Amino acid sequence: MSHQKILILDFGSQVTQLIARRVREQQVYCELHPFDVSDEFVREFAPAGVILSGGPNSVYEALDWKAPQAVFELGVPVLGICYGMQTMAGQLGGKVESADKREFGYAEMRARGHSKLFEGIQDRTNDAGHGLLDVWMSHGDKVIELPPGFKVIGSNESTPIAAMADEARGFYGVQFHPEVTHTLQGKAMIARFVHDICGCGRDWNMPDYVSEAVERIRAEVGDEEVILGLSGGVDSSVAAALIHRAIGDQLTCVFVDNGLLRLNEAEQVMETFGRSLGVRVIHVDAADTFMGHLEGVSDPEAKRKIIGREFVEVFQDQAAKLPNAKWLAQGTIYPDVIESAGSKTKKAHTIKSHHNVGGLPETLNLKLLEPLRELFKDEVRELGIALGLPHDMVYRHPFPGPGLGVRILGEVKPEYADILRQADAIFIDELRAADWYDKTSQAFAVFLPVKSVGVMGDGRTYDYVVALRAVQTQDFMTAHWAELPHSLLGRVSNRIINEVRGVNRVVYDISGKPPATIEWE
Ligand SMILES: Nc1ncnc2c1ncn2[C@@H]1O[C@H](COP(=O)(O)OP(=O)(O)OP(=O)(O)O)[C@@H](O)[C@H]1O
Ligand SMILES: O=c1[nH]c(=O)c2[nH+]cn([C@@H]3O[C@H](COP(=O)(O)O)[C@@H](O)[C@H]3O)c2[nH]1
Ligand SMILES: NC(=O)CC[C@H](N)C(=O)O
Ligand SMILES: [Mg+2]
Repeated sequence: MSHQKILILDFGSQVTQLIARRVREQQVYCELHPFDVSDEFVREFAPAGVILSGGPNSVYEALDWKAPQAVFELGVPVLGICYGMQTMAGQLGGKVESADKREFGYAEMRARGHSKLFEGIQDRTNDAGHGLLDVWMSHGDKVIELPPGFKVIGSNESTPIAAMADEARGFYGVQFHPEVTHTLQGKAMIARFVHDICGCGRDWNMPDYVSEAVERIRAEVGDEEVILGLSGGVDSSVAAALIHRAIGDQLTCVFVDNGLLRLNEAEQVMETFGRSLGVRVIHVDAADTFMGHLEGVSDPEAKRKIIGREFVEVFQDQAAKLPNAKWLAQGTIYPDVIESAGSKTKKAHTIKSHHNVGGLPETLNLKLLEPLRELFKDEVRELGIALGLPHDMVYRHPFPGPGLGVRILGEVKPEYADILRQADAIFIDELRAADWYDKTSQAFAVFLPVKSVGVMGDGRTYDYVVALRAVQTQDFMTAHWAELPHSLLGRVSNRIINEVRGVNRVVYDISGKPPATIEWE
């Protein structure tokens, strides 16, 4: 089945991904690509409409940061946002200048004339009955001359051309950002653009997606075998359930116990997949190997690299044992694809090397099967539910591949892992009991190899410290520490100190990201 699609071209805005989220929320399929794709690419994509994102540049400086000319020649609607509006104006014969008054944050805009984009959409009206909109701006440049054929459809004092339209061609430009929630009517405007202006129906939904994806996997894989690293995390679990639906026993999952899993994790994964869902799962106990290689290593990056390498070893061994294994399946999701797209707009520093099965050696000789690469995390969760996975599995917090290996600071020892497993289980247990699990995005305990003095039962203790971490975040790029009730923290601390031998002190991490990261290593 082919969907009507919106093409989003990225000029490097911090919030481009949100445009894609907003479009998908309208049950319209879209893809995000760097702005410098070729005219040919744009024509072949055959979009029902195009959205040009914002970006840090100025059109009068970065002269080659333009939308492919084909965008304006396809005969489909185009929405330019911020920089996208500015380049649209520049490319179609208008004029952009640096503004004397920059606008960052909240602004009020008055809708002017009649436009399809804003008709009936407003937060309130002024005395003259004009629609007023609360919008979010972030710009230093502005359009000062309209291109031929355009009219002004939104203004405010500092930006007389805050929105423009050539309705005959379906071209719209907005200086504000409709994709952020601070623009209260942003969602309504995106809906208006994709449904009413571009004419897209609501044809992107998970139940339909399941049957499409199943067909695609069958066609791709044929009668060959697939192996998949199953972590019990959301992405690999949903990928496993989907591929199993498509090809049944041609799928073999490999679950690796690296000695750095949470309490009872291995049993849970084997129970859910092996017994309830009937998926073939090989349980590889590689704890000794992983622990052996980690012995004496305390540098966080070195630990991550060892763990990543050992995973690959295990997958390689297992693939070699299957007669017809030609595919390695992975739970790669859309944000992973976007973040590694190598668009010329991305120049990020490596803060930590996220373990990732992606860096597989040539010798493995398996083709990659990545059925979730078009989906965002919340869509992956919806898909999991549509496939009948248990709610608890689909809505669990993410758990990093290196597992407890990056939550035991410094050298990893089996006895530290045992302490941490127990402390972590108590924390999660209490969090669930207090109804806070679903209100946090990620929560866990961290083992600090530091001893402090305590007193228990009139005796002196000299034991380790456990730190608790709980964060709230949308995208895991920035995060707030969760303001858990003191009574809950008190209960967790009491239970850990009483029940876990070797711990006499519990602390709570109150650092945001940035400047801290979510994991401690
Ligand atoms: N213990 C494990 N056994 C087998 N494969 C694993 C294990 N841990 C991680 N992996 C592999 O590494 C991949 C990346 O892990 P990652 O944590 O990003 O995703 P996930 O575990 O599927 O989902 P989530 O982000 O919800 O934790 C997994 O999809 C899985 O293929
Ligand atoms: O699969 C993974 N492999 C890794 O190596 C890894 N390191 C961090 N994380 C997870 O990424 C999110 C952001 O973490 P940080 O703020 O610590 O960078 C958080 O959700 C972390 O748990 C990882 N996930
Ligand atoms: N957020 C944006 O797209 C900014 C566009 C342009 N760099 C400006 O400052 O006006
Ligand atoms: Mg995981």
